[in-house]
Amino acid sequence: MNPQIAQLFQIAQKPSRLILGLMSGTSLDGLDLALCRFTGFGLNTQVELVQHKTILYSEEFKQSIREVFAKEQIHFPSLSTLNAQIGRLHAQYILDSLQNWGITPQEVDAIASHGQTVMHRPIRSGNLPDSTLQIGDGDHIAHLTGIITLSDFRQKHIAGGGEGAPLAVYGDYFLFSKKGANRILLNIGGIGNFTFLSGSQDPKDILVTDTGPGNTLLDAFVRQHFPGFHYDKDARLARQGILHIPLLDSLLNLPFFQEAFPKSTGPEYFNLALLNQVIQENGYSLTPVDTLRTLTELTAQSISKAMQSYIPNFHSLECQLIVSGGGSKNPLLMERFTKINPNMKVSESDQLGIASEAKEAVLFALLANETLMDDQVTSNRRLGDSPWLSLGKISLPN
Ligand SMILES: Nc1ncnc2c1ncn2[C@@H]1O[C@H](COP(=O)(O)OP(=O)(O)OP(=O)(O)O)[C@@H](O)[C@H]1O
Ligand SMILES: CC(=O)N[C@H]1[C@@H]2OC[C@@H](O2)[C@@H](O)[C@@H]1O[C@H](C)C(=O)O
Repeated sequence: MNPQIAQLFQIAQKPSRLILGLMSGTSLDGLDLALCRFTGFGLNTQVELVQHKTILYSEEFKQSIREVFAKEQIHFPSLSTLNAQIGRLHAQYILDSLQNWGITPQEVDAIASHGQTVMHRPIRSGNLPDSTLQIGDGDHIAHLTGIITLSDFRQKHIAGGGEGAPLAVYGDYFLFSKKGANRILLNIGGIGNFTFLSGSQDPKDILVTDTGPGNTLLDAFVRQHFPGFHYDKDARLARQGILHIPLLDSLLNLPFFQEAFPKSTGPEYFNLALLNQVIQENGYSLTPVDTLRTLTELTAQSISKAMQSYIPNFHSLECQLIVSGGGSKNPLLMERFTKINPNMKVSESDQLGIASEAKEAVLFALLANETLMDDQVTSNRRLGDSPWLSLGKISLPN
């Protein structure tokens, strides 16, 4: 037998596993790493976040990703190069981080790598399949680190009838559901998404969906109109602006917001070309800070509206809201969100024991743990509308 297959078998029999989760999100800021120790799986999962950090990408590297990111036309050879380059860079970040933490690669049972999304393409009409593409190939990571690597977690979600996103539901349900407590886990990254966990803990009652833009339009607009700025830190720019209600209404009327839940989206749809089109078609004229104020409101309102229309009895529901992602650090956004939803008790995901900035990297480590451990997997299980399968492909180091 290939000794690496025997090693996989041994890992799955260990009482606990050390798994390194990796996530690089749509904000393209860098790579989040979360070293996690797992015992159990499914609703019995226990996770200890042993170490975590974010390694920021250089401006030059961000630019090379932007050239292929969410674009209709790209230089195809660059995409091929980046698939290897991102895998190799992430492998180097892993080796550097393990060294800093005083941990040898032999101590790590598996790596769980999300990769970099470059295209997310849900198709809600016609005969084409939904598709999504994450690059940064797992074979490079496995071979360069010597650690078994699971990657490409979204493809089987689509094969099983999902849209490839959001995947947060698995981590949210296994780690944060609590009998008797209704909880919403809201992540405001490039795109907003939430998981609703009913106090019944019945998988059928789970709801999960993207809500629309989180920070993606805000960040892109800041980069274009305020040279030298990468995002609207502490909403200092948006606070100087005035809300433009007609633009807000036009944006809230976009087709994505009329589509049925659950749904997923990305910067392929919510981008500056769309914003400019809406502004021009309607002949609006507004200053950059007014636009930022309005985009901040769009995020707050689109998240609120999605919750109100998707979660049954939302207005009368006793519910705790746990928020994560970079958008939770935007004070104006959170101020507006709590004003619109005065009934919500808002807390940060840190209060449930996982640092907010590490939550998505922990999610992928958890998905790898499930794939290695889940002994009940069948083709027809679901968490809400999400297929509940073994996600991720396994790369052996040699
Ligand atoms: N102090 C702050 N004030 C305003 N905005 C902030 C602040 N801190 C972070 N952000 C926002 O959060 C963004 C980074 O968010 P995050 O790290 O969640 O992105 P991501 O991981 O790429 O997201 P995704 O969930 O799409 O993968 C920044 O680009 C910025 O828009
Ligand atoms: C295709 C893709 O990469 N989607 C991301 C993105 O970032 C936030 C939102 O859009 C979410 O749908 C998803 O990531 C998280 C981790 C998820 O799948 O739950």
